[in-house]
Amino acid sequence: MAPIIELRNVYKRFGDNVIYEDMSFAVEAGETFTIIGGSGMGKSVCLKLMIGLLPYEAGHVLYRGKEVGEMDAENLRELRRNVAMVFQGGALFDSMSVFDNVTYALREHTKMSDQEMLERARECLDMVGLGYDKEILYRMPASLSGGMRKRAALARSIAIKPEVILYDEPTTGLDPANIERIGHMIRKLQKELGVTSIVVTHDMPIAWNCSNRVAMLWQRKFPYIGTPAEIQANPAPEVHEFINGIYHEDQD
Ligand SMILES: Nc1ncnc2c1ncn2[C@@H]1O[C@H](COP(=O)(O)OP(=O)(O)OP(=O)(O)O)[C@@H](O)[C@H]1O
Repeated sequence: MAPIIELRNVYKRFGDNVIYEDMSFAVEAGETFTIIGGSGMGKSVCLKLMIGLLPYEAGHVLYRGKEVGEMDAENLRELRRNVAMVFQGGALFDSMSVFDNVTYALREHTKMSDQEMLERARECLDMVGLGYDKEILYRMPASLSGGMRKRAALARSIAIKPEVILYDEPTTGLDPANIERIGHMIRKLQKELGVTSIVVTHDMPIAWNCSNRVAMLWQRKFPYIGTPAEIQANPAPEVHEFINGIYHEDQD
């Protein structure tokens, strides 16, 4: 089967800061593919390349075989309807209620009735563990805790039922129960809706428990890609040290 997203021989730099050099990998439809690697190496950049938020100098970034860098405004709109990104900061519109935030894409892209939108919003808020708060739909983002905002932003991303969800550190700042809840949600979306997920995380349990494959970014490429068991058993010192959080004083 053709991959749903493929990056082939990609080169990306910001001035002298070279992020990717001849980097390639492919994500199959329906899999949960997790990207790990040190801070500042380019994991978020990788997600942004996939939805055309950043240009690349050379190589191919393909969504269902179509070159993202060559898409016009209409194609990009369609791409971003199918591939939803959950940003690190959990970007909500501060001037809109949770209901208006969660249903934003539904109003943009569908002809759902108010009642249908209400039902979908409740379903999505339940999925992210905010359904217990009966008033949540009418609250403004400023009145939510950081973790609640993050989960409301997740609800917003899944409301449109995208084909692919890109998660940029979805569990940062959440307590252990909510980390587990997000992991459960990623697995549930895959199992019940066949969603393809690409997850950037520093949370090893999320990587091991949710992923079909894990890819480790190292020296501007993804030389280590495999099942969680394969990555855990990989003898390369950089993999072993990274996944086990081994720190050398001489690295400072
Ligand atoms: N728009 C931009 N302009 C210039 N440099 C950028 C831009 N976006 C990212 N960078 C640089 O690219 C590098 C990779 O950034 P990125 O955010 O992808 O890292 P990351 O691996 O996701 O890190 P972290 O795990 O800390 O979130 C960093 O050096 C960053 O400063």
